[in-house]
Amino acid sequence: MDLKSNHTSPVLADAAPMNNTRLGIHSALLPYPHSGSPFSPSLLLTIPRRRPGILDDVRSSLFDAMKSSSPTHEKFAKESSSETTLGDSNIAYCNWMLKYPSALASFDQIANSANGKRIALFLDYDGTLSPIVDNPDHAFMSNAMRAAVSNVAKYFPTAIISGRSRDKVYEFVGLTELYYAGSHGMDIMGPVRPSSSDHKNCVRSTDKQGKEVNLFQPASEFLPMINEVFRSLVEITKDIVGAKVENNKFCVSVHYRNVDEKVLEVRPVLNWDKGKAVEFLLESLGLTNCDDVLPIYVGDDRTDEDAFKVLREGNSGYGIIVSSVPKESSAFYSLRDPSEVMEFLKTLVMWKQKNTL
Ligand SMILES: O=P(O)(O)OC[C@H]1O[C@H](O[C@H]2O[C@H](CO)[C@@H](O)[C@H](O)[C@H]2O)[C@H](O)[C@@H](O)[C@@H]1O
Repeated sequence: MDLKSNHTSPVLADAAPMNNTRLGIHSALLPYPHSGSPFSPSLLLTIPRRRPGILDDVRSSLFDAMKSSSPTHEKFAKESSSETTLGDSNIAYCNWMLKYPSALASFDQIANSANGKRIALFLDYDGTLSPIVDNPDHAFMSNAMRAAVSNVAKYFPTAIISGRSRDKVYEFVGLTELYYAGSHGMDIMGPVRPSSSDHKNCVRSTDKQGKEVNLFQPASEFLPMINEVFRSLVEITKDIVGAKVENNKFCVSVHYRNVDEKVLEVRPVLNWDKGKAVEFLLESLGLTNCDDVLPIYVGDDRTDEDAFKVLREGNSGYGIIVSSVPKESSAFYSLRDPSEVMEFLKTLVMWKQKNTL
């Protein structure tokens, strides 16, 4: 059973005989070409069918699964070394940079657009502020990066928008002066909003420091189901060496980076994503529909594309994609890796300091 058999969205599929349920990804979504079945066998998890219930929800339109991130560096290196030379990949990267110029090399251009405007900064976490590592629990950011983020937040409202749970990403970043959105924007703790534009599921709360904040959790009704999905996935992957299931509160990540590829995410089908989270936070900050605001979003993976699109389509700001390999994106600029992100944050601060003297 293919529940969403179009070629543009990730699917949950039941291609197996009666006793099994298979969770798969359409080959059109894979970064590498696959022949034969539209579903990559290496990406199918075979789930023993239990009572009807949560797995049927997983296969129904309530949940969606997506392969969220780029391939491992090792896999990319292996594949590219067999087909191309290092020189070829450098040429490919340089060509790609013609379309997505370096945000560092093009800093003057960004600064020109930001003149007389207030920058609002949105930062993804994994692969942007911390390097991608094999164990997701060890994706620590460096103290130098923490200092750079803390510094930039002194000058510009800054939010972290991550696929992780909000608590987890806060634990990694540890800076109280930022706003945090976890579960790909489905769990936002932001400033108290102007009361005129309140959303359903948006409540007043207090943060760990006792400061009054707004908490927005548009998928809260899915929480019991997500927890059951998490438990089911832990159970069905327990014998797969290297597989790891991570509970990100409103979504679940199945990591198979150490099995074969990288990570599959299961999350509620909800018209809410990182792009919507950017709009929500801008509105909360009173920065929406203002000609003098320049939002900048820095991120590295597929889920960040929703935010890049919002900025590009609204012609309102810049997406910056963090990637050391060419990939199609709705971003305007690029940065190669987290160390360039840090450089960019420092450059923003220096520019601001120079301009406020
Ligand atoms: O939105 P993000 O902050 O980029 O979070 C997206 C996912 O990031 C994490 O997984 C990725 O980073 C791990 C640590 O480097 C790596 O082991 C994994 O292969 C990557 O996919 C996080 O563990 C996921 O839950 C997030 O959804």
